[in-house]
Amino acid sequence: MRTLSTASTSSSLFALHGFTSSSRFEDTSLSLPISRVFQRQIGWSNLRNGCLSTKGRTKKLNKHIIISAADVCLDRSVVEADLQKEGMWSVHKFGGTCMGTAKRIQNVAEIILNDASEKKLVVVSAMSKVTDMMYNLIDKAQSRDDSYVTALDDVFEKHKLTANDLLEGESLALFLSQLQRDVSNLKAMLRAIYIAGHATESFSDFVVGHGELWSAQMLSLVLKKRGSQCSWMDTREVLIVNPTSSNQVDPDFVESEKRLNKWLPEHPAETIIATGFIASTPKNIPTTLKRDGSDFSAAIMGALVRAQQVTIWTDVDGVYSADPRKVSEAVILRTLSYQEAWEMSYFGANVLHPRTIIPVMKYNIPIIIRNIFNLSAPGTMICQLPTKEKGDDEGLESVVKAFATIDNLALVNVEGTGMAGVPGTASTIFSSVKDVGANVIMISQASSEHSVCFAVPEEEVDAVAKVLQARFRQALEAGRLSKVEIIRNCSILATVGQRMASTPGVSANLFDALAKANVNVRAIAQGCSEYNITVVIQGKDCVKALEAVHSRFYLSKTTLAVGIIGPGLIGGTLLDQLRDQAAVLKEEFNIDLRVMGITGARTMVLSNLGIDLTRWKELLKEESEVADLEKFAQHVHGNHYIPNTVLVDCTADSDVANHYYDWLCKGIHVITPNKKANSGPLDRYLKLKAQQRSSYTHYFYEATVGAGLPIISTLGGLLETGDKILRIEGIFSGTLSYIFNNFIESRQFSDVVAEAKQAGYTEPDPRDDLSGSDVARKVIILARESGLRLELSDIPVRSLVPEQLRTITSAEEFMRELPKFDANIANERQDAEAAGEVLRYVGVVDVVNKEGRVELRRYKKEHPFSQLSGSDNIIAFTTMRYKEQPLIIRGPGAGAQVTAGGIFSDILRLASNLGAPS
Ligand SMILES: NC(=O)c1ccc[n+]([C@@H]2O[C@H](COP(=O)([O-])OP(=O)(O)OC[C@H]3O[C@@H](n4cnc5c(N)ncnc54)[C@H](O)[C@@H]3O)[C@@H](O)[C@H]2O)c1
Ligand SMILES: N[C@@H](CCO)C(=O)O
Ligand code: NA
Repeated sequence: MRTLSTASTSSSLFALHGFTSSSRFEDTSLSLPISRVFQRQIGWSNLRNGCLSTKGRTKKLNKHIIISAADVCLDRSVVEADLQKEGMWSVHKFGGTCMGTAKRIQNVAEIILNDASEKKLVVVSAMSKVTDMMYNLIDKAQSRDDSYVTALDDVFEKHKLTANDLLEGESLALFLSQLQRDVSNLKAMLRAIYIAGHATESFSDFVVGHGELWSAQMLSLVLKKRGSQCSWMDTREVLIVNPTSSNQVDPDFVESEKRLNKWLPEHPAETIIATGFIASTPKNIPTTLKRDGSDFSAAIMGALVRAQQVTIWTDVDGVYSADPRKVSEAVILRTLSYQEAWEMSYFGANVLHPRTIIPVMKYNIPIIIRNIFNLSAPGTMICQLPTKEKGDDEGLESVVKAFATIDNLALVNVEGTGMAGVPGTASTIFSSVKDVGANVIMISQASSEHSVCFAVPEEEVDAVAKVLQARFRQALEAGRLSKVEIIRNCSILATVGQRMASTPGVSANLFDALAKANVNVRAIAQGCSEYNITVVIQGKDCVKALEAVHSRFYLSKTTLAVGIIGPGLIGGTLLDQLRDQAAVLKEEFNIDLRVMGITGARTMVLSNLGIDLTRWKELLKEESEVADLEKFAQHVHGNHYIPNTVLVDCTADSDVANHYYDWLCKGIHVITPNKKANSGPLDRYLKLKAQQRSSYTHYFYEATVGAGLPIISTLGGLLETGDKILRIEGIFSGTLSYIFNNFIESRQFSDVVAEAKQAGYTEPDPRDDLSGSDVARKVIILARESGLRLELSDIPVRSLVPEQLRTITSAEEFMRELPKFDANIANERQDAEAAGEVLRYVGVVDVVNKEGRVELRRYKKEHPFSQLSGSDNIIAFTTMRYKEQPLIIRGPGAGAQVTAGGIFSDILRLASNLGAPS
C-alpha cells in the first residue's frame, strides 16, 4: 500500500489563549553587565541562514558547524561548550493558572529563586480569567453595553487586591499608580470603542494584552522585593513577527535577535520577566502570537537566548501515554522526542502546539513540561532523543511511546477504475475539499490507484460529498468512477513513537492487538518517517482499541473484566484463588483481573470498578439483586474502560451454555469447566467453534476434561503440530476413579460415593458421574476435538445408577436410597477380585474406527489403571508419534482446588493472548 499522511492541523484541537498589549512602567532593577552573553548571541546569529562554518572565535568553537536548513539541529556538544563558557540561560513559562492568585505568584517567585541558573528568562501569561475579562470588556463596549465600566473596575480591583497581598511600600505604590494610569487609558479607549460600536484587531489586541503586562510587572516587583536582580520586558519591543494568512504568525528571528541584543544591555539583570503572547509586526504595530501564544513566546525566547532548557509550568504532571480519562493506566512519559511531541499534539493530546517546538528544536533545546502543583513529579522532557545507534538508550521508554485519538470523523472513499494512471484526480479531489473549507485529517491511497480515501471531521462530510458528487458527476455517470462513498462515525487512532522506524514488528503487534480486541480497521496511513501509524476505526470501538493497543505495548496492565457465573464449589474456589493471587498478577505479570460481577441462579452482585474479593460472599448476600443473565453479561461487557471481557461459566447448566454463541458474537471471551456446550448437539458445537474462530474471541475449556490436568491443551498441541490421533483411552472420572480406588475390602459402595461427593469430586448430582454420562461427555469432547462428528447418543454407556433410582428428582434423596443397592456392585467387585483383577470405569475414543464408548472393565492388578489413587485420572494418547508407548497424563482429575486452578490458568492464557507478557 502506498500511503500519505497530511500534516495539516485541526484547529479545533487547541485552546485559544489571551494576549497582551502596550503599557509601561519604569524598571528599577540593578544593572548587571551581560556583554558576553550578548556577544555570543551576535556570533551565533550569523549561523542561522544557510550553510556556514564558524572558525576561531574560541578554541572550543573551532569546529565546523553546518546548518543546512531551518530545522536541522546543531551539534549539541558545540552548543553546550559555548553556553557553558558564556553562562547559561534557563527559560520558564508560567501560564494563567500558575499566576492565578497572590499565593500562586509567590509560588512562581519561589521556583524562579530556586533555579540556580546564571540567567533566567521568565515568560508569563495574564492571571487566570483576566484575558476573558478583557475580551468581555471589548464585547460589551462594542455592543454599547454601559456595564463595561463596572467590568473594568472589577479588573482593576482584582489586580489591586493581588498587588496589595504581594507588595508594599514604594513598589506597591509604583505598581498601583501604573495600574491606575493603564485603567484610565483603557477607559478612554473602551469609550471610543463604545461610540464607534466596533473595535479593530489592533485595538482589541491593545486592550486584551494588559493582563500579561500587569502580571509580568507584579512578578518582577515580587522578585526584586526578595533580592533578585530583575527586569521586566514588554516583549513587543523585542519580538517581531509577520502575520500569515492562516491566523498564524512567523517570527522574524533575525530582527528579533537584533532587538533583543539592543534591549539586554539597556536592562541588565539576572532575571528577566517577559510578557507572553504579545509581539509587534516589523512596522511596530502591536500584534499577538495567537493560540497558545505564551508557550510560543517562551520557545522563541528560548531560541533567541540559546537557553539550556525551556520549562513550561502547567497543572499536569507531564505528557501522558494516552488520554488518562480513556486509559486508566496511562503513564506519564519521561521523555518525548520533538517529533513525537509534534505528532501527539496534532492528534489532540494536550502537549504543545507543534509550532512551539520548531524554534527550540532548531537549537536542540529541551522543553520540560512540569506541574507547578506537584514539584516532586519530574515532568516530561521533550528533546532530541539519543539514537539507538549511539548505544545510548537511557531515558528511552517503549518503542511505541503514546497513543492518541480523534473522534467524530467520517471517511470519504472515492473509487473507480478511471483513476488509475490519470494525473490530476487527487488534485481535483483535494482542491474540491479545500473549496468547501474542510480539513483533511488523513489520506490513504492503495497503490492500485483505484481508490483514494481520506478522513474529514464528521460535520464537514456532507459538504465534501456534495462537492465531490458535483465535480465528478461526468466521471460517475460515465462509470469511470464507481462511487463517492461516505463512512460515518469513525475515529482515528494514532500510534506515536520515533523508534518505530528502526524496529521491525511494531505494526504487526499493533494490528494483532486490534484484531484480538475485535476492532475492525477501515483505513491505514503511515508516513515514511514512521513516527506514527494511523488507523481509522469505528467510533464505538475507539476506547476499546486505545486500551488494547496501550496495554499491548506494556504501557498499562492487561486489564480483563471478569464475570463469574455460578459461585458454587468450583466458582467459589476460583474467586478465592483470584483474591489471593490478584496482587501478584498485577505486580509481576502486568495482569489486572477485575471481577465486575458474580451471579448465582437467584441473585447477582455487580460492580463498576471491580468487586472486593475479600468480601464477595457477604456482598452476594447483602448487596445483591435478582439474577438476570442478560443484564449481567451486558454489565460486565459494557464497561468501556476495560477493553476485554471474559465470562466464566462455573455452572453445570445447559441454559447458561446456550448463551456462549451470543457472547462470542459480541466479542466476549468465554471460559468454562461446564461440559454442556461441547457435549451438546453436534451442530451447535460446530457453530460455536466456527464463531469463535471467525470472531477472534477466545473460548477455553481445559477444565472440562481431567479438571486442571492439561488434557485439552495437550491434544490441541498434538493436532496443531500435525500428529494423528489413533486412540484416547483412560479413566476420565475423578469420582469413579476415587470410588473404585477406595471400594475395597469391607467398604460399602454407597459410603464411598458419599465420600467422593463430600470431597467435591462429583457433579452437583452424583448420578451424572455414576450414570457414566459425565464420562460420556468427556469422551465426546475429546472425540470432537479429534475431529470425530459424534453425538452423545452415539456413545454406549454402562450406567452404575440402579434402575429404580434413575427417576428420583433430588440428588439428596438419591444419596439416601443408594445404600439399598450396595449388594449388586459388591458382587461384581468380588468376581473380579477372585480373578486377581480390579474394576475400573473407562472411556475410549477410538479415532481409527470413529467411535467412542464408556465401560466398566476389569484390569489385572499390575496394569497402570489399577495403580491409581485418590481421584486420579489417567489418560493415554496413542498417536502416530506416540504409537509404541502412549503419551500418558496422570493426576487428580477432580476436586475444587485443581479444577479452579485449571480455570484460572485458562484466564491467564487469555490474558497472555490479549497481550500480557508471558
Ligand atoms: N467438581 C469438580 O471436580 C469439577 C471438575 C471439573 C469440572 N467441573 C464442573 O464445574 C461446574 C461446577 O461444579 P460445582 O461442583 O462447583 O457445582 P455447584 O453445584 O457447587 O455450583 C454450581 C453453581 O452454579 C449455580 N447455578 C446453577 N445454575 C445457574 C444459572 N443458570 N445461573 C447462575 N448460576 C447457576 C448454582 O446455584 C451453584 O452455585 C460443573 O459444570 C462441573 O461439571 C467440576
Ligand atoms: N465430576 C467430575 C468432575 C470433573 O469433571 C469427575 O468426577 O470427574
Ligand atoms: Na483439563
